[in-house]
Amino acid sequence: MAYITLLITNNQLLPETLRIWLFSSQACESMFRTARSMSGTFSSVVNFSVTEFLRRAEKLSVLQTIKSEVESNPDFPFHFPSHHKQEIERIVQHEFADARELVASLNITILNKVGNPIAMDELFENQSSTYTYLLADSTTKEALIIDPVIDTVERDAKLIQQLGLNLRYAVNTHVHADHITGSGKLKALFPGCQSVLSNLSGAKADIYLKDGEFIKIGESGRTPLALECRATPGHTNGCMSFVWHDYGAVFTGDALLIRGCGRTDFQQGSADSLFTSIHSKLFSLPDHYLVYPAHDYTGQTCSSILEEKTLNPRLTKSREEFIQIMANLNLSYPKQIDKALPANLVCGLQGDL
Ligand SMILES: N[C@@H](CCC(=O)N[C@@H](CSS)C(=O)NCC(=O)O)C(=O)O
Repeated sequence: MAYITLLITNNQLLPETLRIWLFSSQACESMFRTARSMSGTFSSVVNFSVTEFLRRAEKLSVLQTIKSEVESNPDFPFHFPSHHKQEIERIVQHEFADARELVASLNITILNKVGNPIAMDELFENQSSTYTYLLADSTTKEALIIDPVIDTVERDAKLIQQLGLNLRYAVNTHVHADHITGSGKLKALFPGCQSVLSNLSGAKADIYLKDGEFIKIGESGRTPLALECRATPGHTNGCMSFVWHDYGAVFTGDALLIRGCGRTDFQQGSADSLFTSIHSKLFSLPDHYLVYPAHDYTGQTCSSILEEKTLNPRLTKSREEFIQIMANLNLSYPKQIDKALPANLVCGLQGDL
């Protein structure tokens, strides 16, 4: 595990490598042996390649999908033998969790496909438990920010200035009900910056994005940083998720949360459309894609498509059960809803855009 972590910190493996969940005890044991032999002084596997490791990881991901199918459907015609390897399974899962924490705490340079460094910062706002994401192309220094919060704009602006970035876009995944967006204030601080929302948001913005379009920064560099826009209505009509294919990640806003999802009891919410959005637009992404939500209320920072497909207590249910669950959440209204909703219809600033 330490060896794999080192490979990641040296940019020889992608961070999402650590997100492979090993549910099958046989595959798990063999993975454990391989990792041990690769890292040991007396390693018998001397010609290990990254491609080989990733191929193995891909196989494990398929095995896990089959295993979760077996667990939810007793008639599934494929069964894993069960025996005494659960302890190893537990150890490896535990080690993966530790290594993931370790990697998250390091300042790792991420390389895109042609080797250009790119940067991403996950920033947190305490009052509404909102995650704001700052993405930058290190070659051109162009940046975009996703879901900025008005209360933390100064912090974000300082970081943007310290990194010498040119902020081009302030993007909102939807019209938020629990906090005022920082887009308007950022536009005032960075005159070239434009506000961005879905064309179905019903709010003011400089740029409206449609399902299937791309938003890009760093076009003048060797490879632009591109986000694919996927409409994911359900929490609100105008919810949009942004897929960063080069990095293998998706910013899900309030559509998909870690082991949860956005509520559907106001702002034209619909549990039926949220179920469709998540299954068709998000769970269709590759299993290893990382999930970065707009909120987390329990201290979790990131998940993966595979984890949510198999472990999300709401989304592993049938459509009918999901609708039932969503109708019975009994959540109290967000504390800031009365000031946030009207302000967010005008980019967070009553008055100028
Ligand atoms: N207590 C918070 C609001 C919590 C809340 O309602 N969160 C929303 C997203 S922000 S509109 C949600 O969809 N939650 C889903 C869930 O299952 O918790 C506050 O007062 O701001």
